[in-house]
Amino acid sequence: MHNAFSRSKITSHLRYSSTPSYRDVHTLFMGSLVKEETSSLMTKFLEKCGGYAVVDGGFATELQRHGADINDPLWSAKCLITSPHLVTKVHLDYLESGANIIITASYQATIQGFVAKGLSVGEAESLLRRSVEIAYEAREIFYNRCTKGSWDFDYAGKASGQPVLVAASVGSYGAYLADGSEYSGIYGDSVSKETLKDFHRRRVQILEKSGADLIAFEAIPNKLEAEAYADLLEEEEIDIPAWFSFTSKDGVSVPRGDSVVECAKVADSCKKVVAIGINCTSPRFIHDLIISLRQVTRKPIVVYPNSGEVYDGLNKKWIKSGEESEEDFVSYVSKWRDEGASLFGGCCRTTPNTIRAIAKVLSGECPAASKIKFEQ
Ligand code: MET
Ligand SMILES: [Zn+2]
Repeated sequence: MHNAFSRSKITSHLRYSSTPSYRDVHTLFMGSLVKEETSSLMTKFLEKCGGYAVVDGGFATELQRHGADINDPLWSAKCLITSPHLVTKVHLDYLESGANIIITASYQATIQGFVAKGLSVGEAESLLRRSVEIAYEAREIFYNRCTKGSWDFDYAGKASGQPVLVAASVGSYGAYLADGSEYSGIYGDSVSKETLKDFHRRRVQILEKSGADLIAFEAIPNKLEAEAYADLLEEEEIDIPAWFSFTSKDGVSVPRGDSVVECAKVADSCKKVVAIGINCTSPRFIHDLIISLRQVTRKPIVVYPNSGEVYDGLNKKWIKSGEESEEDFVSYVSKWRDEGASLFGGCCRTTPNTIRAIAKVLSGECPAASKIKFEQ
């Protein structure tokens, strides 16, 4: 399989199809980007989307809503083994809701994590590739449904011209450890930048060759890991673009305490990085964080906050903080857009309803008054 930026995919589509389908048009568009600098790929994609793109919503928590048991060190990646049909379903639900970018189930899929479960390295690598294939298959199903006109659209005309990218998720070292350090960013002195590079190297190489359109480095909790990712992208000459997305618990710094501005500088200076942003962070911090990011980068800004609830890692539960404003989540989107963000979605505990409402706001159909109810 080839990613949507690769020329060989275009020629193979054209060879087998005399009448250009939506898929061909999409692929031709992406193909025209082949000679562009990696750095402009996201800008071109955003132009094609009308200036703003919709990212999908919470993936693991949506799997859980569909009955998946992800109480496991592999978290959502467990479903790649036990219930891949649910992974497809969640991707499709988000596509149906208007997502332009779907993020794979590989957030907590690591070779080390799979091997710890008794799988071989070969099986672990296959599962990583599979996470991307499943997203591609969901996109194909979605395109076919669009072409056949058999889909129920919430807002006329949008879905039929909906460009879609597949972003291969990479979660942090802390996510693999599953010991809470995902949200503290504290790995201890024995973990150096080289440790992190060694940990992530093979997975990033596999995902590069998996056919994914880009790599989404998500929920980055410290500057060291951002530096490790940037080094890896350069040193391994990874030839698909990436976005770096950080978390924050105070609107100023990442969990480890490094300022978001310092972290964003690392991302900004890496030429493979085509968007910089914030995910899995309370919506109430996003506004200020966008302003901070804008101080140090002109690259597109991606924001996909969580529902505003706080995860209690000890009891494995999402706790309402009392400050989250479910009804206002979507009304923030137009403000975030005014501050300079251009990709919007949701993270943990957000649902296809959230994404549908975001898509409506961005399409100008709904003036931000949607009431979103997060799941209980
Ligand atoms: N893409 C991942 C998900 O939605 C991000 C998790 S953030 C802890 O499951
Ligand atoms: Zn999240």
